Amino acid sequence: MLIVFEGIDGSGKTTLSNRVARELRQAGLRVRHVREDGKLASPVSEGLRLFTKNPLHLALTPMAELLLYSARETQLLEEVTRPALAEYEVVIADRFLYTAEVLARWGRGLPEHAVRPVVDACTRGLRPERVFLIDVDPAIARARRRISKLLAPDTGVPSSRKGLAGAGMQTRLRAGYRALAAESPEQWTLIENTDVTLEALVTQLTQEVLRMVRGGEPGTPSSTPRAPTPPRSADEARARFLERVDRWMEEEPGLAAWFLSGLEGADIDERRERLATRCPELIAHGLSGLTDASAWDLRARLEQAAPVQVLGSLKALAAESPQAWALRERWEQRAPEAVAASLDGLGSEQAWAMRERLHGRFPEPVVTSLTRLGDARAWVLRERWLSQRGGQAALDQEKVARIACRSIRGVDDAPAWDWRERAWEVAPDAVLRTLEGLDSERAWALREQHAGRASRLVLESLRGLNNPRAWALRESFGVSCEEALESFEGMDGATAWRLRQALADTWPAATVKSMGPLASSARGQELISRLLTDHPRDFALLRQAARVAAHPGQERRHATA
Ligand SMILES: Nc1ncnc2c1ncn2[C@@H]1O[C@H](COP(=O)(O)OP(=O)(O)OP(=O)(O)O)[C@@H](O)[C@H]1O
Ligand SMILES: Cc1cn([C@H]2C[C@H](O)[C@@H](COP(=O)(O)O)O2)c(=O)[nH]c1=O
Repeated sequence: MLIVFEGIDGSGKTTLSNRVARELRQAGLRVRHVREDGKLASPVSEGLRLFTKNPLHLALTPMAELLLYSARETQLLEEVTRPALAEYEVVIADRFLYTAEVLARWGRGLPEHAVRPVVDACTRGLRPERVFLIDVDPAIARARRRISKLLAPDTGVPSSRKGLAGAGMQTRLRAGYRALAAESPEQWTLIENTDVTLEALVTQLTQEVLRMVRGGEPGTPSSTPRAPTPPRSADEARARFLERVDRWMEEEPGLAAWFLSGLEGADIDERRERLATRCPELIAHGLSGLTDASAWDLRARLEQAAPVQVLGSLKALAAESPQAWALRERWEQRAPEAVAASLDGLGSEQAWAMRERLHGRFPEPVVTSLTRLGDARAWVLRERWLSQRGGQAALDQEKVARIACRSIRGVDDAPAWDWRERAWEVAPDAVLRTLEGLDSERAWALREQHAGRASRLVLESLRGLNNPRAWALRESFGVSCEEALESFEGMDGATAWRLRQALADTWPAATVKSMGPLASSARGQELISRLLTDHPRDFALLRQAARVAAHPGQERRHATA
């Protein structure tokens, strides 16, 4: 019997399929998992996976990508799954050809008639007995993945082509999986994994497979919960958001801590306090960009437990406050790399003096802190670092090229373009990230050439740019890439509002975020109320609406639209 786990990235397929396999073995069944612990059992398939993930292959077309993903699954099917079906009672797969189909059709927009024949030729009639669609709100799946990344020690995970199309890709893929499940309800079971513990799901799925193995009818699929009544205003959204956070507080405190990130108000501070001992790294990380008294107080109390995250939270502070400098000085000896990284983009004498002290022992974090600095002093440090690595030729090494690109982000002079040219051969995605805010002809040419294959990077680089070329790219790619909206956060004017209105129902949360302070204007409030009514299940929207609500301890900001 073939059991497949499908779902978007971070939905829980790997964790659940492994735990269920273990439980079934303990129940006495002979079980083969063809992707045990996340590793595909066929080395050829694993090689194809690495190939498709490699950002060097930025230029892959949708059809070529479909063929490669199909090849990966077909090889696994022929080499491992089919033989295992003859030998084991239960064979478990973490993804199947549905993944290739959903990515091609819903992710890249290829028509069904171009995709289905490819997939059918690969499966040759093999149909899994059951497909468990692990279904999660993409904002929650993303948060869970980012939490585990933040808490895991740096394992040197290579950069990935995944994600270059933008966070909205997961919304499209989720819609695709749900459409396939609706087409074959007798084969697919939708498993809701948003407000449920892993333990409960492992038990439910194990029981379901045992029932099938014993010849029983499949259990009744859990019914989709009714849509909640929509909140009518940002203030009501904030209350709903906090209710949701409170439910996670016990069962999944990491998620509660994560979603409080960057929010202000006494009601938020009180919850941060409650989570600070259990999730110090996540709470410290979430102080990023906050400058109110309670944020500084919490930083001081968390610096022993989570120094790296506390120092990291200083990066987003444009102002060089005395509290930030006191913190850096306290940790300069004990966490020098995190201190160096926290100097990101700072150009004061104090920042240069600290860089000079740290550069000898920690050149990499110092060099990457030179973002947006194009003056002679910055280039002296950069050139010193590069000559220690072997000079310009070292930019042909991916690791060196990636550090170099982080250093020249937002820098538009001739030496920066020389570095970009060399780095392109080994790290094109990193080069596109360096275009942040650049308005030169070379930057526009690169953007326009690569927007189709790396839309997120290109659109993010438009942040703050208000000219016809920037708007043309936003218009062209906004429907498929929500990062278009974030790139004009806080901008007023007819074009900005027209684009917000046009994209609002595709990307509700990003639309609210893009308003920035304009969200509290009459026009902003009206749009938020409408979106809350029409998208009552969208957690990311609820959070953005909660962010702009009036909150205890602060006057509501007013702006005109
Ligand atoms: N119900 C849940 N409660 C708590 N944590 C969860 C839950 N479901 C998933 N997670 C956590 O979410 C993270 C992502 O899960 P997992 O790696 O299994 O997802 P995945 O679908 O296999 O993702 P990918 O396709 O990216 O490999 C893991 O850290 C996992 O422990
Ligand atoms: C390129 C790309 C892929 N994905 C998704 C859809 C793919 O089929 C899976 C493969 O993931 P795995 O970890 O190798 O099993 O990833 C995506 O979400 N975004 C992308 O850009």
